[in-house]
This record gives sequence, structure tokens and C-alpha cells, in this order.
Amino acid sequence: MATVVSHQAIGSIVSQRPFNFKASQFLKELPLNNPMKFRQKRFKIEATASQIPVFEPVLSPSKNITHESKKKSNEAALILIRHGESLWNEKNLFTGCVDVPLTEKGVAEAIEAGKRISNIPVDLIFTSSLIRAQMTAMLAMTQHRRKKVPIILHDESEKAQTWSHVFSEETRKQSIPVIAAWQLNERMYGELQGLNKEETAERYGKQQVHEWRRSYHIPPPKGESLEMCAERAVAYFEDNIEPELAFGNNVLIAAHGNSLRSIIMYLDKLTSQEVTSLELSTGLPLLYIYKDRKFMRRGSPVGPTEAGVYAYTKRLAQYRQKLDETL
Ligand SMILES: O=C(O)[C@@H](CO)OP(=O)(O)O
Repeated sequence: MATVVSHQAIGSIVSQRPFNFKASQFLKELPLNNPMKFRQKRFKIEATASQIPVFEPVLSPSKNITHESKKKSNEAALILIRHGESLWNEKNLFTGCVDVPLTEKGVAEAIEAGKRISNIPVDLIFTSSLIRAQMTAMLAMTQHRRKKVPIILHDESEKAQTWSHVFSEETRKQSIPVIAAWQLNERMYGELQGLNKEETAERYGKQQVHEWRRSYHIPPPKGESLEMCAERAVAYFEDNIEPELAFGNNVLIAAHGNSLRSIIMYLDKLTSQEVTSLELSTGLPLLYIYKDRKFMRRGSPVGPTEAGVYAYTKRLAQYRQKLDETL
């Protein structure tokens, strides 16, 4: 199983710290001072070269919100973007977990998506581990008015964490941590990966191929059904993304048609029947407001001048006002 990337990586400086360095001090220096992040073992920082552990994870037992008083806000924005058109979307090939990049059209879609969300503050970005989702997130963020820099966190090794450390608090404040998680990858399409969708429908019949592509329970040959995809994608969402929203962090997720269908099924409480007709366009952002532990779907922001989006929450409205004053 892939390691869960920690936000800690952005602030980790394990080996360079003086020995009397305190965990509390360390926490203050995190880009997002969020106690929720220490719920799991994901923030385990190994002992330093001196063998003095500088940070012990705080294990919080459940998804229930703790540290209420330290919450940034009771509401947060969640933006979902399916990646822009990929080279295999263009060729009409089943892609699944094959890691192919965006086409020129996909690049343009990602930039357009970025324009639509350019006024919504983003505290944290989650992408799949696949390049098409990561390209989409990065290209979208080039359009953001706030001009914060998205930085991909690496915790594949202690060295990777240490070597990617940012030494300026000011610079950290101007960055957005990007967490890449394989659990958000596209559904694994099994023996269909690389096959042409139209030819496959001719060979196996339209109905059969439709069931493989859109049903909840039926997996394609040797691949994942949407249900199987949901087991890892929704679990990841619940364990790693929902706590961030509950804390008040605004989150952008750039992922895939089916991993996002499974997450939307969870957010909108769709039945296994209803999800069969859910189709997501490439590069179209969807906005949800998370409030009182509920998700409210707000559709797709239509552009940087869309005032309506900012009326959804007081915090977004204030943010927008501030942006207009300062930028
Ligand atoms: O090929 C794939 O990986 C997916 C998304 O492009 O296809 P589908 O249209 O069946 O969801």
C-alpha cells in the first residue's frame, strides 16, 4: 500500500533542527496549523540523526471532530475537477490506471477550470498519483488570483521529506500543499485498458460495455467495479479529506471520471442505480460547501466574475472582498 503523504513534509526539517526543538514549535511552523492532521500515523517523523524524536504523532481515535475551539471555520469549500482531456480520451481508449498526459485541449480545459475557480481560496490540494490529474491541478492553479504556489509533497522517504524542505516561513505561507494519493486514481479497468471503446462495444455488445463502464456493481474483466473503486476512494476521502474540510480548510481535488463519480455518489447520497447516469465532463469544476458536516452541492462556478459563489458562505464573501481590495 502506498504511503499517505503528509503535510508535514512541507515543514519537515528533521535533521537540521537543534536538539531542543519542540514539537509545538514545529507545529506552529506548519503551513496549515491543523491538529486534525495528526489523527493518523501519517505524520510520523522518524528520529533525527541524533535519535531524538522531534515529533510524536497525536493519534485521534475517530473522524469525530476534536479541537473544536481551534477550528478555522465551520464551513469550507470543496472543489472537484475531473482532469482535462488526456491523449487516450482523445483516442477513445480505456485508460484506467495507465498514466497518460493531457492533450493540448486538456491543457486548455485545465486552464479554463482554473479561471472558474480563480477567486475561491484553496488551502490544500489532493490529486491522484496520475499525471493527468496532477497536470490539471497545477495548470488550474496558474490562473488563481491569489498566486500561491502549489507544492507537491514527497514523503516516500525521510530523505525526500528533508530535501524538499522550505526554509522560509513567509514562502511556506505563500504555498499550497499538494498531496498525491493513489487511492484517488481512476478505477482500474483491467483487461480493457488500452482497448478502443467503440471496438469493444462492437465486440461485446453495447449493453455489456455500458454495464462495465457505468454500473456500480459489475467489474470489467479483471478490473475494478465502481463499488471497488469507491471502497478505496471514498475511504480516503473520509479519512484524509473530510477532516480537513471539518477543520475549515478549503480543498481542491483533481481526479478522474470514476474515482470522482464514487466520491460524488457519497457526497450526494446517490443510489447505485442513480450513479449509473452520472457523467462527468473533463475539466469542469464542481463546487460543494461543507457545513455542519453536510455537503451542499453548488454546481460549477462560471467564472471569475461569478458573484453568486461568494454568497454561499460568509467566509468566501469576506475573502472575495479582501481579494478585490488588495489585488
Ligand atoms: O477510460 C477510462 O479510464 C475512463 C475515463 O476516461 O473511461 P469511462 O468513460 O469508461 O469512464
